[in-house]
Amino acid sequence: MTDSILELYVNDGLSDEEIDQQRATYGPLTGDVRELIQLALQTRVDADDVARAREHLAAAREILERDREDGPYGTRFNDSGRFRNWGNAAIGLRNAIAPIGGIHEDDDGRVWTDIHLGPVYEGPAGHVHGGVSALLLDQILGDAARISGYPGMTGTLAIRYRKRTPLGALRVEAKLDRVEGRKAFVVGHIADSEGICVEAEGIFIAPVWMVQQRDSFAEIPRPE
Ligand SMILES: CCCCC/C=C\C/C=C\C/C=C\C/C=C\CCCC(=O)SCCNC(=O)CCNC(=O)[C@H](O)C(C)(C)COP(=O)(O)OP(=O)(O)OC[C@H]1O[C@@H](n2cnc3c(N)ncnc32)[C@H](O)[C@@H]1OP(=O)(O)O
Repeated sequence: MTDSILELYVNDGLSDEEIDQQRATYGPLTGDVRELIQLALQTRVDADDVARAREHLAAAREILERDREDGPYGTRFNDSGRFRNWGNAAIGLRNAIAPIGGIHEDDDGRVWTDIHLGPVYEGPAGHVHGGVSALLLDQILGDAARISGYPGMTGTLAIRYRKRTPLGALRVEAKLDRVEGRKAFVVGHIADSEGICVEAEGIFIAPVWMVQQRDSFAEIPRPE
């Protein structure tokens, strides 16, 4: 298990300019696909128009498939220490289903993000799917652990859904609470404009192999 994660930490030798170029090329593609996901849910055009749109999509797929990779994106880095986890389901730049655009860190160690969840994240009518809330909290709590210097795998994520979480504008935030050995305890929540909807406590555990790997990295990776 150890190797299968580390094998996907790959130095792909890109220059910073090439990374910036990729960001500029593929980021907008992800944005277009994200809009398409919502359009697939919301369009009311008739069958003929859907058929015509699908022909265009097939043509786009044919172009994009001409040169593609297989398998997971993993975590890639370059010699100047820029890390990319662009496939990450919660925050990956190239992942159209990832709801988080970016995270902020405050001086006191608080990590937060403001997001807008559209209708494709629906669970109970008009509200956020509980599993999506868990996805957001897993990511932001995990980021808080990592940014505080204690990266780890999610061991336990305890979630309390205090009130329904509406689709729309939300803030997700987290902060390291304490550390016990290899375990980092992190607390956080999701709030709408009226207050906290979901609370979470996460225990992020650095496996022994990760602790050993720390020495081979100049600093704890900060994926962009
Ligand atoms: C510095 C980094 C530089 C290195 C970079 C290289 C690689 C970096 C790799 C990863 C980057 C970092 C983060 C990962 C990225 C994204 C994560 C996103 C979040 C996720 O999506 S991640 C997926 C879901 N996650 C899993 O897929 C975990 C599957 N699982 C396991 O990989 C193991 O299960 C593990 C590691 C959890 C524990 O394994 P282990 O062998 O280390 O644990 P062990 O038995 O030794 O226990 C030690 C102490 O933790 C307690 N303990 C044990 N298990 C517990 C649990 N579940 N909850 C609460 N406490 C637990 C014991 O009670 C004991 O406590 P005490 O010391 O007090 O007795």
